[in-house]
Amino acid sequence: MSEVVVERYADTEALVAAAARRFIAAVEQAQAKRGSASVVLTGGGTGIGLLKALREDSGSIDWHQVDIYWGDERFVPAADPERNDLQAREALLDHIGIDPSRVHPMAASDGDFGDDPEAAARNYVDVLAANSTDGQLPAFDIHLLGMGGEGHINSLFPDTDAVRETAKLVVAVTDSPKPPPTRITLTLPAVRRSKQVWLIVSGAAKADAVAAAIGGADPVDIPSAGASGVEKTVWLLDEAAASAL
Ligand SMILES: O=C1O[C@H](COP(=O)(O)O)[C@@H](O)[C@H](O)[C@H]1O
Repeated sequence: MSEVVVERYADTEALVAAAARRFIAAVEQAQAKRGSASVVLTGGGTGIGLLKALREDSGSIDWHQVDIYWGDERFVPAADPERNDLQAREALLDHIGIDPSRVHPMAASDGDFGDDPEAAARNYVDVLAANSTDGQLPAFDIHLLGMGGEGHINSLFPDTDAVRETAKLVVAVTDSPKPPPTRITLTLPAVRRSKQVWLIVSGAAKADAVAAAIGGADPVDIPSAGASGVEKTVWLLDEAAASAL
């Protein structure tokens, strides 16, 4: 059974600073144990805020020994500012001398698979398998997640085929209720294979979904309710997001 941790911070700034300290400690620990760490990034306000904080101070993390994946991506051209990958590069990855071969973005709509999100999703299945020891998924140490006001995580929105997926590890989404409509996302079965899953959530608009998820809602209704790590599930909240607990 995954340990569930809920931590509350005064505001978004304190939340992101705490998430950065936790991230540094977890990556340093993984590197001390195994020589490297494997991390799944998320887009959105707190996810990118965390990367900006790490750009300021990333402790003793050896960025040459970190593998980077994404939990979801907006399927738009590579130079589109909506890309989670581009935002992560600007916030952190372009500034830390990371080995490009250890950064594993999902394809863009003007990339190798053209404007075919299904082919791009299948390719990410192959990328994950090629970097795994079990032929399926890398051993993710941390899967970072933001959460939308209706409880979505990655590009898994309420009452959709993607959130109901029980077999595939990566799927294409072509009707996202949040723009842009076309996306690629890891599914709940993939998220749940991570050692630790961290949900980093700020703002009163998310309070009801936070309370529902922690209270055990059906993931089809509140997708974040289905996010758990093998070892640990960590909810990092500001007081506004925690206000309905
Ligand atoms: O569209 C997305 O939204 C979520 C949450 O974003 P936020 O700005 O409300 O925190 C994000 O985690 C996901 O990666 C992204 O594609």
